[in-house]
Amino acid sequence: MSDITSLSAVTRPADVRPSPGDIPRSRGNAMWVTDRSGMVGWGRAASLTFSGPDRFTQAQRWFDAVVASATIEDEVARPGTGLTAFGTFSFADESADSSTLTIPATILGWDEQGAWTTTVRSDAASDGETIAPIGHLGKVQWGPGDLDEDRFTDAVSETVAILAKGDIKKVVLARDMRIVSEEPMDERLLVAKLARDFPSCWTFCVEGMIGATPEMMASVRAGHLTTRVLAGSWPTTGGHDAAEYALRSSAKDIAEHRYASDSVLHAIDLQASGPVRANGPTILRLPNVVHLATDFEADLAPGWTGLTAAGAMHPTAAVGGTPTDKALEVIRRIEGLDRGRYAAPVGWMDSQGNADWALALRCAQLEADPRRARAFAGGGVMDRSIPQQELAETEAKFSAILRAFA
Ligand SMILES: C=C(O[C@H]1C=CC=C(C(=O)O)[C@@H]1O)C(=O)O
Repeated sequence: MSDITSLSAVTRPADVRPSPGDIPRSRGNAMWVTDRSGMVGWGRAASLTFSGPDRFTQAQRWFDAVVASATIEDEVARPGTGLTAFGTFSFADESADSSTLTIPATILGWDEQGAWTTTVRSDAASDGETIAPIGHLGKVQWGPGDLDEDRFTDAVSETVAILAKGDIKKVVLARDMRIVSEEPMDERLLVAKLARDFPSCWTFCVEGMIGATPEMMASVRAGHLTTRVLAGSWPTTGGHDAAEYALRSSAKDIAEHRYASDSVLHAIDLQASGPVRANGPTILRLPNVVHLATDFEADLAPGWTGLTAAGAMHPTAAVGGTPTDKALEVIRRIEGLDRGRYAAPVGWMDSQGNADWALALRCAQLEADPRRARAFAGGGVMDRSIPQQELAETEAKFSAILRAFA
């Protein structure tokens, strides 16, 4: 645990909704934007990293301890006000990337009812800090990462052969791309572009992990959990209607979706205090792909939080496979990437018990070198998958994040 004494958080109503130009820094921000609400934070009042299989419960315990010793004065009392932490977690228990929770020193937030400012502890640099102008990226280039296109299609073929034996039903394989810009990457610019282009998604930036995801693991408001699970995709290169028709009539995608939604339902059944309601599969249309989507909702049983619920679901069969352990072993052996914080929970939680923990998809991790980032995209492989089709699906998924860098 870090050397936190007591924090003092003050939330007051604000007159205007913030814009990216109100954020002083180009890096190290915590941002969360939807079409209806958002928060942008900077500075670190407190922060801690976690690792290993119990990283989610470690993080929850730390946040609970911070809240218990804090003085919170909240004149707004809506989701995201009071003491709020942003987090990003690693996909794998053994990842070299840490999982982190950060309580920003300053948060500007807004929702449909108005705006607010939370100040936890103003670190020296944010007092009267000059706002750095929003920087453009200059020329941007991207190319294959550790698993290039040929190796990805080989990995799909190899996995299809394993799936044909019947013990393993589904494995989600991913590949990575390296992005290099001429000028330093500015989080404010990337977030503004993603939020504009993907208004129906959750746009995030936490510890340089930036993206706009359509998948929600655990959104909690007053103890009520909502989840959106996606699996089964079709690129919209031939138009949305054609993609929707292809997806609705694809037995492979319908079965692939079923494994993912079953894995989430199984987890929520253990977390719910009453009935779990399901709605789906329906079609979710995004600019670059259409997905099969199922929404679940339930009241959380005592003891569960958004973060522990998301942690217990992770990795769902939307990013791992079925059965989970065997699929993860295939991912480790055949894909072989350290996925870092891709395909794992990213989001925020507040001291009132509200939280949004989305699945970090359609995203890139900004690196310590400010001109470099690494993006990931993957797809569910089934026994009847066609390698070139899986590749095309990852291309369509990559386009979401690559467009933000263009
Ligand atoms: C693993 C990813 O997508 C998941 C979420 C939606 C649809 C998926 C699919 O159709 O394969 C994946 O399960 C990704 O975007 O990198």
